Amino acid sequence: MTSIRTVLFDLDGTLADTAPDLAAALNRLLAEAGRAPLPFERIRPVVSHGSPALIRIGFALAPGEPGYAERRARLLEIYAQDLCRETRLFPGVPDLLAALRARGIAWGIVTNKPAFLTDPLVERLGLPHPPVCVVSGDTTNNKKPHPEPMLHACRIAAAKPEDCLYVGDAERDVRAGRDAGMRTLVALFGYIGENESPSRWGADALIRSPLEVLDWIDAAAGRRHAR
Ligand SMILES: O=C(O)COP(=O)(O)O
Ligand SMILES: [Mg+2]
Repeated sequence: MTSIRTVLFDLDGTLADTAPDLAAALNRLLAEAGRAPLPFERIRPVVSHGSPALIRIGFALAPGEPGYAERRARLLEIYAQDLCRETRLFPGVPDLLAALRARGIAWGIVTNKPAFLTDPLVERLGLPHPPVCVVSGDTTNNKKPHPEPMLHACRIAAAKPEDCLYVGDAERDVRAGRDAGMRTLVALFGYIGENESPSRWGADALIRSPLEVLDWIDAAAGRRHAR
């Protein structure tokens, strides 16, 4: 059993509810192309799969297909202009971060979002105190599900993977965390599609609200002391 000293978080769908601003950006792109907007319920479940998923549902284009790169670049350009209009920390996140700090547990961010979007967003989220590390999708050569960004976060935070907990809302988050040697939790309040089965992703537990991270850490420490 481990004692958690650092909690790393995914950004979209875990720390921050970014779906409204990403949906607005996609619908603006669709409008520019003379197409009808997509309903929010259609967009929200794919937000943690990043811009490729948004271009797929908006234009039925996959990476490498003609027009894909232009659409994606324009989507990110539109999104960058207004990336924190409706975006908020999920309810409970400020209290969770404050409670981690009170316990001397560091926290950081590992996201697949590119840094030119992550950095201004993290600035504007109104975090109660800054993270020890912010690793974006283009910070390292590989992004999640590869473990490299997780291990990079460990280096910056001077943490051992076995003392880290990674909280995310996508299967790639669990895979990246596990392959890096971390414990993992799935944020069920994030962007999980109806056809996905998070209980099969191999995470240590599934949580329904941010503050349950504390319960899991306490239970893990209890299990450790009971040994
Ligand atoms: O922008 C993405 O690709 C998804 O971002 P996330 O990894 O913070 O969920
Ligand atoms: Mg996510």
